[in-house]
Amino acid sequence: MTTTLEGSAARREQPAADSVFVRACRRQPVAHTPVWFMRQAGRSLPEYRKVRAGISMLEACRRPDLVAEITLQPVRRHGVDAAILFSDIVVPVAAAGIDLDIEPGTGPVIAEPIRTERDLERLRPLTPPDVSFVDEAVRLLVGELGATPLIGFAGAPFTLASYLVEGGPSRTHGKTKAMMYGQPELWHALCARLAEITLEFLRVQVAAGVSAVQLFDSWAGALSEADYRRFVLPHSAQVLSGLAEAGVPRIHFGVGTAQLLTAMGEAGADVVGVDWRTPLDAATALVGPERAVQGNLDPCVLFAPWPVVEREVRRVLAEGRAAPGHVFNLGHGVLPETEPEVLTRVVELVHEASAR
Ligand SMILES: Cc1c2[nH]c(c1CCC(=O)O)Cc1[nH]c(c(CCC(=O)O)c1C)Cc1[nH]c(c(CCC(=O)O)c1C)Cc1[nH]c(c(C)c1CCC(=O)O)C2
Repeated sequence: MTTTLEGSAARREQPAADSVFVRACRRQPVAHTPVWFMRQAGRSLPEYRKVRAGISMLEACRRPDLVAEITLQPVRRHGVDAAILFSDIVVPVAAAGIDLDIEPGTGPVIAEPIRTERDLERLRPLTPPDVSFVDEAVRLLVGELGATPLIGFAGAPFTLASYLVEGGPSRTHGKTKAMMYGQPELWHALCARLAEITLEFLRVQVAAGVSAVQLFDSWAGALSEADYRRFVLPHSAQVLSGLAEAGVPRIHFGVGTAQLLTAMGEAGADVVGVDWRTPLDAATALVGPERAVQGNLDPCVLFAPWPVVEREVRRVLAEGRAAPGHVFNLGHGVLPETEPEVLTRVVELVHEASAR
């Protein structure tokens, strides 16, 4: 059984559904460019480190009170135009039966990696009760956030498969690609199952009231366009097209994806996330007039003196004017060493410099 989605008419009556963030995703006119930051909830904030002290990442993700508090922290502090649910891309696969942990400084580590058809049996379909804590957290947050939209998210099949096959983070994705090229049937079976889990996880979030979703295919940039289209796109399209009726904007993001931007848009995105390697005007030419773009300040620019940050923010805004809709963000997540005060200043600058 899949979760039913609320009617899009009822959703459009929520104030968050007419926020600058959602309007920019829909390529509608906005009073200023909206801004939020990938990984805005996390280790750059002292209040986050305080709440997380002595509590593991997975445990924090499973406690709705903590999820709500951590999700709200960057909204209170920075005045960003959207909140992103505090969770992790491996939360649904853990809920679907995979024994894993999220190790500080490393990321997800899988106890027994998936390498064979037999291993695949351990990855069962996800049902809504498996992630009832996410449903509860989203409902709490939607109540607290009012007119500020909440972004739900999930990991895309390729990026999730990479963690499951490698057993942890990988520079080359060697074992993942070995399965993709050498055992294409097993590869497609794994990705099809991950697509089902991901779609169900996002449906739970949409039914609970998120205003948009982001599908993170962080590591898809490791592939050529031809391999992406053959081995990955059909599975990501399964997820994104499964949400078409939900009535919420769908953002699709990866790192190092200059060669994939057209295809990632075609997978079924309303907004294509772009890293700092591709200027937003060039990205716009690749994704076309039917899609908005999100990005793309280099997270490392935030370590430079303020005049440099200001120059780079203004450049990103100027390049973003070529797009039919622009959501300001970094080109990847906030790095833990970032000074929170710089993020707050960036939000103020984006609002001021883009006011129309
Ligand atoms: C690849 C990926 C993961 N997780 C995620 C991705 C896709 C985005 C990306 O490309 O960065 C997504 C993610 N992970 C987290 C969020 C929270 C929402 C947000 O503020 O963006 C989101 C959207 C929290 C987190 N996820 C993680 C942390 C740090 C854990 C901690 O605070 O102890 C947070 C806040 C752990 C994690 N989980 C993962 C990594 C690589 C790490 C970092 C390892 C480390 O450097 O410690 C897997």
